[in-house]
Amino acid sequence: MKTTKRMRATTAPGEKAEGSPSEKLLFGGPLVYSAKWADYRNAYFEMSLWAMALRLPRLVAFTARLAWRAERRALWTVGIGELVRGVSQAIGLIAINAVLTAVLANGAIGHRMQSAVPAMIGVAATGIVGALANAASTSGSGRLGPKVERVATEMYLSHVIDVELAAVEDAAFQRLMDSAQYGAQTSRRMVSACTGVIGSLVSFVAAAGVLTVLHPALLPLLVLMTVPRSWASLQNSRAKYGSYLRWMEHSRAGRLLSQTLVRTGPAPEIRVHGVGPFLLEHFRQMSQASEIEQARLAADAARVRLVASAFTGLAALLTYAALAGLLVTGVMALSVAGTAVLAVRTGGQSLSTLVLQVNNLYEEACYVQDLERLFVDAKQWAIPDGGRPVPDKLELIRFENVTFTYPADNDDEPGKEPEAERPALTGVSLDIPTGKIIAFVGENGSGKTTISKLLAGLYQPDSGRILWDGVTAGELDRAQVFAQFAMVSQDFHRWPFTARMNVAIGRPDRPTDQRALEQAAAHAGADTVVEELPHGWDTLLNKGYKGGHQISGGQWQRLGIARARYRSAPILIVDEPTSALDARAEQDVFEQIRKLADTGQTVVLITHRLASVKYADLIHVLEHGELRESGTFEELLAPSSAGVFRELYEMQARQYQEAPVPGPRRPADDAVKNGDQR
Ligand SMILES: Nc1ncnc2c1ncn2[C@@H]1O[C@H](COP(=O)(O)OP(=O)(O)OP(=O)(O)O)[C@@H](O)[C@H]1O
Repeated sequence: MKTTKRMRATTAPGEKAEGSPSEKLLFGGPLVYSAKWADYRNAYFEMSLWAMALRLPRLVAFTARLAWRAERRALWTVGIGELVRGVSQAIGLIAINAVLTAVLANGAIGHRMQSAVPAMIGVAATGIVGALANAASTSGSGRLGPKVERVATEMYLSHVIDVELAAVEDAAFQRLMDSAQYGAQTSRRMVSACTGVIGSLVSFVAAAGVLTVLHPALLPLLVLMTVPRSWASLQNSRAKYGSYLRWMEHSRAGRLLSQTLVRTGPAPEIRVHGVGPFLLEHFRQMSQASEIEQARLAADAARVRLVASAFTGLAALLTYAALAGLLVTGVMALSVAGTAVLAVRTGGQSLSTLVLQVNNLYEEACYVQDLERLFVDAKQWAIPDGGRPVPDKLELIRFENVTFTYPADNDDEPGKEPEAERPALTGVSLDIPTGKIIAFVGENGSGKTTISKLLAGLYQPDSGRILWDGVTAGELDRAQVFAQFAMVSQDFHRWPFTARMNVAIGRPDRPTDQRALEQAAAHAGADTVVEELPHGWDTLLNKGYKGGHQISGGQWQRLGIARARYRSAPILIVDEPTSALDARAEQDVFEQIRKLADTGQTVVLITHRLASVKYADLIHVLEHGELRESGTFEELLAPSSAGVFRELYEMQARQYQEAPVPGPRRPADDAVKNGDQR
């Protein structure tokens, strides 16, 4: 990729961007990207000074639009307040000039003071107006900030929840989500930076206008004074953002470590296995690596500022020398020179503030542009709206020669080929008739869950077709497709809410129906779980929060099944539904699943308990992402069948045969049983 203006490499000569050994040990490689990558991303992010200068007005407009959405009145208050403040400052300077002219004129001091009174009143009045305008602007921007952050965060989240699952699993998109989230928070600061820019710009224009009237040569000198500082600030901001980009993954991993140490889930293992000190040590090492980077950035920034200060000093010297020259040669009167000094000071201050605020704006804009970019990228990844309606009275879903590979991480260093992923499914053709129990079996990693995700419309095949009564799934309205499914996935979510919400969230589109909730709970055996909870349905299932309660894995699973039941969708996908259930509960769940089929429900069952698929109408057996065989339980176990299913089934059956229910453990036990008490 061609880059015209390149960001300064943020790696010191000879330094390798490798982070700490900890990340290699824990995460399998350095999480810090090289300067080469940052350069590459630089072009992608359009981080160069010139490109950024061009983009800045657009980003300001973007923030203004956010502010407009958040609260128009506050936006007007801020805009008008800043304008009035600047104008009153300009009038104030003119009034000061009038005061000085009157006071330094010839004549009796009493008369001179008297003629200066109206101008003095002018100075006071502009001061009061300026202060009032400032107060209005401060309160307006204080009101606007949190609202803008809320609007930006809402927009961010609404875009994120609409993207394909593949986007959420994509490393580059994850990183963008991370920085854009920061951008949403930053938009609040962007408002105050924008306010600061408008305010200082108006003040500067006012002072510059007055100065130009006093003598045109003073203006370029004033500007010259602030050029080095502007350059230094922008240089440092770019270095900081470049470093942020390169170290973002590293910071995320550091946060992951610290969060893992305080979360309730891993807490038991952390204690029993003594993982705490181990992770803490690696957290320290990773933090120290980023501290080195911070120190390097600070040293670079100090050097740049020092150079800038030297040039600023020279420019100031030049300005005051010019002023003295004008005074000595009689080109400028003493009263005018007095105002000029004031104007140089005010203008210089305004310009410094302007530079600082533009710098803040620039710095915040780097992150806000990630937010803007997320809005664009999220649209590209968005689950399409509309499409053909799902066929009425659906009879058959057919996979035709379906091949699917999970997307690879496409965010590698430039020039490095992304690692080729192995297809999770290859040329799979199979039928899923509705109103039946269809089971998928096969060894770990054989592609069962992948099929269920393709079936539910979470992914689209790379090649081949999924047909719903002859209509290609990709053409169907995805919202309608999702509405066909209730899912108990292997890693179903344990919602950190109340027991009621854990079931009711299966149908978030309708108010909670307590009767249906209880029926669903009874169906899944979750009714007994709820009965035992200290506050029944209202118990918070989130240990670590006030009133939070912990339930067992099997109890969670029952709630998960109840949730899918409560959703009451036409097709139920259950992926290892009984892995955490006791034998009796497992038996009950399979019995309930069997009964569901009698009501015309389609059940897609994924399980390793091969005996439990005997009620399935059709069993598909997968191996290494390919369909090996299909048939009923009897067909697959027929002596003529020497297939994978029979092999796996025999293996499982043997476990029970090899461990038969033991008889009495000692001869004495027998004697006791028979009443022989000798
Ligand atoms: N989100 C993902 N991203 C990349 N690869 C994945 C993802 N999910 C699964 N895979 C890979 O796809 C292959 C099939 O996985 P899948 O989860 O479909 O297997 P499975 O038959 O359900 O296994 P198990 O019985 O262990 O649940 C595996 O090689 C797995 O590593």
